[in-house]
Amino acid sequence: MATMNDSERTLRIENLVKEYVPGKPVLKGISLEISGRTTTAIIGPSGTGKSTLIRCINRLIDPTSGSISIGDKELTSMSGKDLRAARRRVGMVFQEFNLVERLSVMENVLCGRLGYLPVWRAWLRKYPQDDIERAFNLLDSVGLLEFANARADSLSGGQRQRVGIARALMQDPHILLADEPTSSLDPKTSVEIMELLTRVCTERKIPLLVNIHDVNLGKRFADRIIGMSKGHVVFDGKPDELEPRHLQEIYGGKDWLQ
Ligand SMILES: Nc1ncnc2c1ncn2[C@@H]1O[C@H](COP(=O)(O)OP(=O)(O)OP(=O)(O)O)[C@@H](O)[C@H]1O
Repeated sequence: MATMNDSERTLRIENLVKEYVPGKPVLKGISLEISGRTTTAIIGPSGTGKSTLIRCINRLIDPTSGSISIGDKELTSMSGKDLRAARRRVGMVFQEFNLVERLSVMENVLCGRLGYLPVWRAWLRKYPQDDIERAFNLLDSVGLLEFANARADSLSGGQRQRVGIARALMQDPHILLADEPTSSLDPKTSVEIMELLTRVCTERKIPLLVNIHDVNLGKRFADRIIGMSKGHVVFDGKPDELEPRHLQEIYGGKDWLQ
């Protein structure tokens, strides 16, 4: 039986359509459900709508039609205060890290709490002591405690992404989305970041949904692979079920597979 936490942390997408240009859908009726301690990797060629899907889930962009819910909260119909409250529970890790470069590592992590503070506290960046203690704990768990006071712009790419992950966890998210979190990193650091992401999400029972171009990295770290092509889901299964014929369907052609 699903626990309360599991059901609160279930993402349900039904018949999601996104058109940037009327009549030309980028997402053509996507339906999926993600829950539990799972890492789901979305793969697919450039321009197939992977980022659009992630951005619809956290409402950085508005879907054209369809439904997205997390737990019993239906996000697509929300606006204003309700939407802000729901978005706090959707953590996001970005390809280019999206840190405030001139702020310290600690201040960047604390930014994850901004959505929870009254306006005056957010304005003054006056964080409760509990938040500061949590930020230190998170910095410890991503291996950056000794960098708490360093400026974000003095860090390497891998270190910056660790800050991005700690900041997302500061939100106490019900689900974590990562849009190409390793694309700006070298192969070794990419593996370390995927290890970290899957570890922290598994420990905290947060479902992780990650867009990734590197199919092998996706297969290595995900429990489930979703293959998208031309705005549709064309594969949904376990990594070891993903065969060359599926990759051919997802990416087209076959010469590149040799
Ligand atoms: N803001 C926008 N306005 C208009 N068209 C857009 C916008 N954002 C994306 N698109 C178009 O939507 C399609 C899907 O883009 P999207 O970025 O979601 O693909 P993707 O699969 O994430 O690609 P990549 O792997 O290269 O990041 C593309 O044709 C893109 O040009």
